[in-house]
Amino acid sequence: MKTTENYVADITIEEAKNKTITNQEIVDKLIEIVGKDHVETDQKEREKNSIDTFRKWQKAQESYTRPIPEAIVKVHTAEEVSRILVFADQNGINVVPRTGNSGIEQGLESARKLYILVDGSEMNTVINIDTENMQVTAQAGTSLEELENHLRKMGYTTGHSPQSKPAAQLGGLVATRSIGQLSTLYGGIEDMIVGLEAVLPTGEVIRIKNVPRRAAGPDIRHIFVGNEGAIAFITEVTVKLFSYLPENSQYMIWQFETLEKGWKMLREVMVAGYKPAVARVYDAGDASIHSFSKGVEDKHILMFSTEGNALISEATAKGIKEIVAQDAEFKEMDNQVMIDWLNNLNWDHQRINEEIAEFGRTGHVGYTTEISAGWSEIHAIFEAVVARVMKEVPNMDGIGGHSSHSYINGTNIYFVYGYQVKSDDPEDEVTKYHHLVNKIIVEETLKRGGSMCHHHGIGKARAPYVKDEYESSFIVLKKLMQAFDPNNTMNAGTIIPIPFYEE
Ligand SMILES: Cc1cc2nc3c(=O)[nH]c(=O)nc-3n(C[C@H](O)[C@H](O)[C@H](O)COP(=O)(O)OP(=O)(O)OC[C@H]3O[C@@H](n4cnc5c(N)ncnc54)[C@H](O)[C@@H]3O)c2cc1C
Repeated sequence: MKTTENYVADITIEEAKNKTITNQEIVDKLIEIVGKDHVETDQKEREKNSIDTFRKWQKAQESYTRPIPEAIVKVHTAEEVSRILVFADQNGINVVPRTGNSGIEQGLESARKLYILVDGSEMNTVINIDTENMQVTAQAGTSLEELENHLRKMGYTTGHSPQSKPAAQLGGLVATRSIGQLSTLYGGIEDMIVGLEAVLPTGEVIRIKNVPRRAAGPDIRHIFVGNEGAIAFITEVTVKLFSYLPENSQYMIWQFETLEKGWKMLREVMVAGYKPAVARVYDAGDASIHSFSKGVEDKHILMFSTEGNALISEATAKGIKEIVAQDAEFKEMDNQVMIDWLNNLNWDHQRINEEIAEFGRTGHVGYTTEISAGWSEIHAIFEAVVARVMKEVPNMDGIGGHSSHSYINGTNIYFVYGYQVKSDDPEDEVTKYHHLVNKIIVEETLKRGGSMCHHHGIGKARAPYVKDEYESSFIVLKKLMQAFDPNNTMNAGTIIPIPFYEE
């Protein structure tokens, strides 16, 4: 390959659909690009990698109903990615990008039969830790946890701390518009990202430079942040750095009786202008299953942490305590309960797999769905969803939720639910239970002006509702995606279902 400009797709969506190519031809071409050692063709491996953890039940049963990739190809450079995407684009092969493999919204399964899984997890070089300009550049397959551990030893942090930190990698974190536990202070990934490199399905490798701010037209970083592999393959990411000062952290936790007061207390703190790191409310049902090991007596939980600069952390903690003290219903607890909870919060692949194995043994499965809405609507959404799910979905073990990310104008709810699967057909778990719960959550949220998706991405799970989410602005999303991916080569059916894309 001389230049990436050589690789420009010259095929229409119709032509791509009508092309026929054999598995052997696909594998041969991939081997030509990346070498034999980086192309996985084993049937069992391909089956196992045909779904993500949206289908925990199928994983537990080892029963796979989705299309199986023609091959799993490990990439190492933007140039390899470019050549693969152009090959796929010109031959009607769907491309599912992957890095950390912790996605949970059907983003890692294919909506087309003919597809390849392009895995960037070996693109894991930390390219530049620039402590003068307070930013770090790393390849898309860099593990967030490994990067964080390294940075913390140097006295820095990215401030990004999703529960999946041990499993997720930079490319996927950017592609899904992820958010971490410390978001009230550091923001979501969209606030952290400075610049990036990505490859378009037509083969161009594009780079968005690293600057403190720009007003040179629209901010095109946001075409790639949250693209869920449906516009481009992200190969490199630059995010901000902050000072890591754990000695200044403070932790505060209360239990209380009236859930509605919990959202109100979060609002008071946000409106007063404080920026805690953690700011959360757990309803009693969720609190009982969410690792609060001691001292939680069937009550709702409110908690905050503060960190960073000593004076700011101290003042923030003092201000929050003054606000909460105004309502005697909130009873302060030993903050060790919160520290223990925090220490047990993160999930690596081993823990994810152990949970799946347990689901397989018991027949009881658990999932989450996250939404956001304004303060005025959040309690009504919670109540309506809980009531409807318990009434309309069969064999529910329960549903609860928590708010984990708050803003001046509203918050999120992370619904946590479980049910017993009573069917031998592995598809039933998705269609009769999981999709039904999602549908109720989406309906009740959209009805009240919220967003059906706070941070996991739309994937394919919530794609059917994308027009309702975007309303009159759907045309902007569709034109944007079609402009960069006219043949719908990139993760077809993710964000926009194939029929909407092509109509
Ligand atoms: C136990 C658990 C806890 C979680 N906690 C959180 C949380 O606190 N906050 C949060 O935001 N999310 C959370 N998630 C969801 C998930 O971890 C995030 O969505 C994460 O950002 C996915 O990153 P990944 O590297 O694993 O991506 P993958 O799972 O590999 O991919 C996810 C999606 O991104 C696309 N993608 C991946 N890599 C690229 C790339 N290089 N270029 C373009 N597209 C790409 C894929 O096609 C797919 O659609 C959690 C998941 C689990 C299982």
